[in-house]
Amino acid sequence: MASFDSALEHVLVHYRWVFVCFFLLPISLFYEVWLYTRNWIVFQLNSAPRQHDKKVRNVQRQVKQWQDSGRRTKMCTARPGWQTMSFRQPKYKKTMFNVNVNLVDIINVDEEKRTVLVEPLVNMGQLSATLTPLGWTIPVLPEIDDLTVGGMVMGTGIESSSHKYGLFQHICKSYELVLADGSVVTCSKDNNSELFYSIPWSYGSLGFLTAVEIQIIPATKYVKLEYKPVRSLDEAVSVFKEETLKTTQNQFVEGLMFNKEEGVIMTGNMTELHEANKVNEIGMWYKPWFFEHVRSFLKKGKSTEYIPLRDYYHRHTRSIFWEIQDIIPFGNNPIFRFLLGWMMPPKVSLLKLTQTKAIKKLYENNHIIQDMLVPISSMAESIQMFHDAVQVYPLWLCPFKLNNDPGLVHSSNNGDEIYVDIGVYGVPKVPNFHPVNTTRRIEEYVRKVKGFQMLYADTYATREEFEEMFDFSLYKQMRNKLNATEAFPDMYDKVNKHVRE
Ligand SMILES: Cc1cc2nc3c(=O)[nH]c(=O)nc-3n(C[C@H](O)[C@H](O)[C@H](O)COP(=O)(O)OP(=O)(O)OC[C@H]3O[C@@H](n4cnc5c(N)ncnc54)[C@H](O)[C@@H]3O)c2cc1C
Ligand SMILES: NC(=O)C1=CN([C@@H]2O[C@H](COP(=O)(O)OP(=O)(O)OC[C@H]3O[C@@H](n4cnc5c(N)ncnc54)[C@H](OP(=O)(O)O)[C@@H]3O)[C@@H](O)[C@H]2O)C=CC1
Ligand SMILES: CC(C)=CCC[C@@H](C)[C@H]1CC[C@H]2C3=C(CC[C@]12C)[C@@]1(C)CC[C@H](O)C[C@@H]1CC3
Repeated sequence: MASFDSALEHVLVHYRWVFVCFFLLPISLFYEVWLYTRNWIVFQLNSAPRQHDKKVRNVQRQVKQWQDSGRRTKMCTARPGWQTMSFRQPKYKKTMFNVNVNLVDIINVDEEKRTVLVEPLVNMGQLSATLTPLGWTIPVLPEIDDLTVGGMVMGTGIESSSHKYGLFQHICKSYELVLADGSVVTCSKDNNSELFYSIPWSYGSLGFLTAVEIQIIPATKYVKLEYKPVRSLDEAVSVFKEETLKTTQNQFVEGLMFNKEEGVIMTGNMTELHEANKVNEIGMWYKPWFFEHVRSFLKKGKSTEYIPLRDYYHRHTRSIFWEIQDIIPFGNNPIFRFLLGWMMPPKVSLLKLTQTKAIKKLYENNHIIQDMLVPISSMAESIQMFHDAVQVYPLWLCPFKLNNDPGLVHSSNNGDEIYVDIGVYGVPKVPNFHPVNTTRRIEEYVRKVKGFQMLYADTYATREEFEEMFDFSLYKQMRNKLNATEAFPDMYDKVNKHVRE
């Protein structure tokens, strides 16, 4: 029996692709088709607006139940940990009072006001599939289909249009929440503004989000994307900065570094028209993984393409950035793409649910998944620091604008400041990589340059170090005012390494 178990473990670890290709891919596809059909029917029937109030009352009823049961433990959402977009599972879900916030629908598109009202479990794939056929989109649409609006607001969301529009929180007009006392409130810049500004990055520690009103802008058919290869770190940083500052000329800016000296900076704009023979439907199942396609411009040189808008938005979905190459090493082979590519990608949630202990250990000890948000003035030094610490490539570079609104995360001066998200996802190539020590070194550097760590990833900061990184002044005030301290764990207690496994 023991030898059967170890043989099975060996297969699951060293040939994970067998399990993923023959089991997870068909289930993922089936799940996706079912969700798409269900959401399409609900939207066409327009039943979500009628159901919404009932669903909010159900959240209120559960909070009341928590109060009546003596408030023995704190509350969190009942969304299972394996469904969330982070490597870890939250341990607190096992012990806290779980509140079902099953709100999964787009409530209403208001073309006059230019807003869309959505429930928190609506995801990015669902939003782009619903809005683009109507001729609309949201200005910041984070690229992985399964990211939810709730996660984007309570955590954070970023995309290649963020240098123009800011983070996901900056395109939100209002939030509807159920608070610790069971009341429902709506907040915006002009109404309950202190609550409005405290919500982003608060990780569900102030109340349960039940609806979000988000700005919409007109969508076009294509994104005209220019690929500019760069041949040194200095050139990469100077081209990236220059293109980022052209906010009126560039709607999208993104960079991929393939080693410290070579990368491709991409700039894009929405357009209805296209030049002959320059359309590339990168989202089709037989197309190469996007990051490999981008790499090819290092050889081909500067170039322009017209990419269908939705294909552009979800360009990193099919290859889960570049994480899929560790799981299906031959996934970019043309034969695989033609035969099975239409089932890709496996759902991140299912990969997480089915990973064995050994795979988890492998990722813990030989893998890094982190996003650090640093002022653009520190970009070159930060890339060098990541290079020395982990040497993981491709490296994701995404600029964003941060204003000085009150709340947990804002610029360090009085106005707007440009930052860059440096994303590292992969197997470190340095011999002395140590998951805790290396990450702590990186965290220390980020604090020093007044940057921020994205908190879906492992954070090893102590409470004091954490409080140095984020501005807790308004947040703490609101936690006391709303009696959230006894109802919800604070933000640190939802994200630190001890509460995640
Ligand atoms: C077929 C294959 C699949 C891979 N899948 C992944 C993956 O899913 N995620 C990822 O981050 N990296 C994956 N890798 C890359 C792997 O992590 C690196 O090869 C390893 O981290 C290199 O470390 P090392 O040189 O110290 O190797 P080793 O000393 O060989 O390994 C270090 C430790 O990791 C374990 N280990 C090595 N390869 C794997 C593996 N594939 N799965 C589980 N444990 C392993 C070893 O048993 C050992 O305990 C894969 C590699 C191969 C060849
Ligand atoms: N491009 C990008 O911007 C990317 C961002 N990410 C990160 O992924 C995470 C989002 O993942 P996702 O799976 O969507 O979300 P999660 O389920 O991980 O939720 C993130 C946090 O938000 C809280 N939350 C979510 N919905 C509600 C709600 N309705 N009411 C109260 N609290 C809520 C959760 O609380 P609880 O623990 O109680 O459930 C949790 O603490 C974010 O942290 C984001 O920064 C990851 C990849 C890409
Ligand atoms: C663009 C930004 C800001 C972040 C992108 C982060 C993602 C690349 C990671 C978020 C969650 C990660 C997980 C995995 C890969 C990388 C992410 C998608 C796995 C699928 C890797 C394989 C493991 O077995 C499960 C992981 C779950 C989380």
